[in-house]
Amino acid sequence: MLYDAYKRPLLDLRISVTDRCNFRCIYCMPETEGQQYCFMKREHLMTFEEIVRLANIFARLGVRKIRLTGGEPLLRKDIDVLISMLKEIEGIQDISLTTNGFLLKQYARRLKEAGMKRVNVSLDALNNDIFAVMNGRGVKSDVILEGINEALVQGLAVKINMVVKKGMNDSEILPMARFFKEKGVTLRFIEFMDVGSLNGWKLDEVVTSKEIYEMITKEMPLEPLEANYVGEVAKRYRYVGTNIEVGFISSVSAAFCSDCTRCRISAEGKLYTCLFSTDGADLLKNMRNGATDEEIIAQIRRIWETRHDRYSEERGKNTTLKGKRIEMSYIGG
Ligand SMILES: Nc1nc2c(ncn2[C@@H]2O[C@H](COP(=O)(O)OP(=O)(O)OP(=O)(O)O)[C@@H](O)[C@H]2O)c(=O)[nH]1
Ligand SMILES: C[S@@+](CC[C@H](N)C(=O)[O-])C[C@H]1O[C@@H](n2cnc3c(N)ncnc32)[C@H](O)[C@@H]1O
Ligand code: SF4
Ligand code: SF4
Repeated sequence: MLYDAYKRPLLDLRISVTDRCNFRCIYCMPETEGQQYCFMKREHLMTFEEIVRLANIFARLGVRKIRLTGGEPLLRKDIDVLISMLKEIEGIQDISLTTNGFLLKQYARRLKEAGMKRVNVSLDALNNDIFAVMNGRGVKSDVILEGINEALVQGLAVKINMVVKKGMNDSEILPMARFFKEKGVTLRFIEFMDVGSLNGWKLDEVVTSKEIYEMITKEMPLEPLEANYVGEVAKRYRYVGTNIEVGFISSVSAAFCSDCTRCRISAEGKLYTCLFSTDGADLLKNMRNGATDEEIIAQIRRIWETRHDRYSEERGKNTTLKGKRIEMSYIGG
């Protein structure tokens, strides 16, 4: 296993398969006047073969979990083919995907047939008007719920991610909790983070996990659970008397950098050791220039062994990112 400067092992690889998205979520890729997103050119994207080669290399270095993300990963043509290729890699115990769910109804069966066991689906509100504003494309929550239902029918385990932004969807916390409790599906509340440069993040728009926890437990008492694995991002709870879970992802109020075992590869093959990194190492360029696996392993080893990232712990009350900020849709959320 490979350890960084704070003795954190490299265990999880988050691969962005595209920087494009069919949504314009207000906290991620907001549609702003005069703002044109400049997406990667097709020839700059990693091919499936390149992704698999890198995943193999990371597995040799100790990675056990792979998550496909983006942008919107279901926009990448034949993503199920990539999943079936990744499944063959020795040492990889878990392959999953984080999606906005818009295309999930159409893709759930293909994902399952490719060997995927679970997906995380983002949904910020049940109320159609609130959700339509939050996704920036006027999409109704019914569409995502149909995708979630199809995933469940196909036998995929599903977790829901809800980013909470004060004054926007905090009124949806209890309706979402009640709905997914009834459905027996895990819901995770995510604190609005200061990632990227476009979402206009302000601390007073963050609803903390503690506030959300108190709101829920008053009506539906919660009790804590052990983490599923070291470095789990969400703190888990269950509704007392049931096995139905909720989770809290508290990157702002209770940072979890101290056991962060994650690295990210952007769709154009750059390696980032933190969601808040400002620069990435161009693995794809080196691969395309003929680097051997051993050379790439040496490069990753050097980068991970000198890793000092702990942005969320250092952030404090204010966003402290200086210089260039990388958007979540680019780096792979
Ligand atoms: N600050 C920070 N936030 C993260 C990190 N990893 C994930 N998150 C946040 O957690 C959210 C949920 O992540 P998911 O993509 O669902 O993955 P996950 O929770 O790690 O997945 P599992 O626990 O394996 O289901 C992301 O959208 C981010 O908002 C991280 O390394 N740092
Ligand atoms: C960047 S998206 C990529 C995958 C897919 N498009 C989706 O939305 O699930 C991954 C996750 O990041 C979360 N996210 C994006 N911007 C965020 C922010 N500013 N704060 C917290 N979470 C954010 C999204 O809600 C989503 O769950
Ligand atoms: S959060 Fe996901 S769905 Fe929303 S804009 Fe970002 S990448 Fe797209
Ligand atoms: S802020 Fe960086 S170091 Fe901290 S948990 Fe997130 S990705 Fe890991």
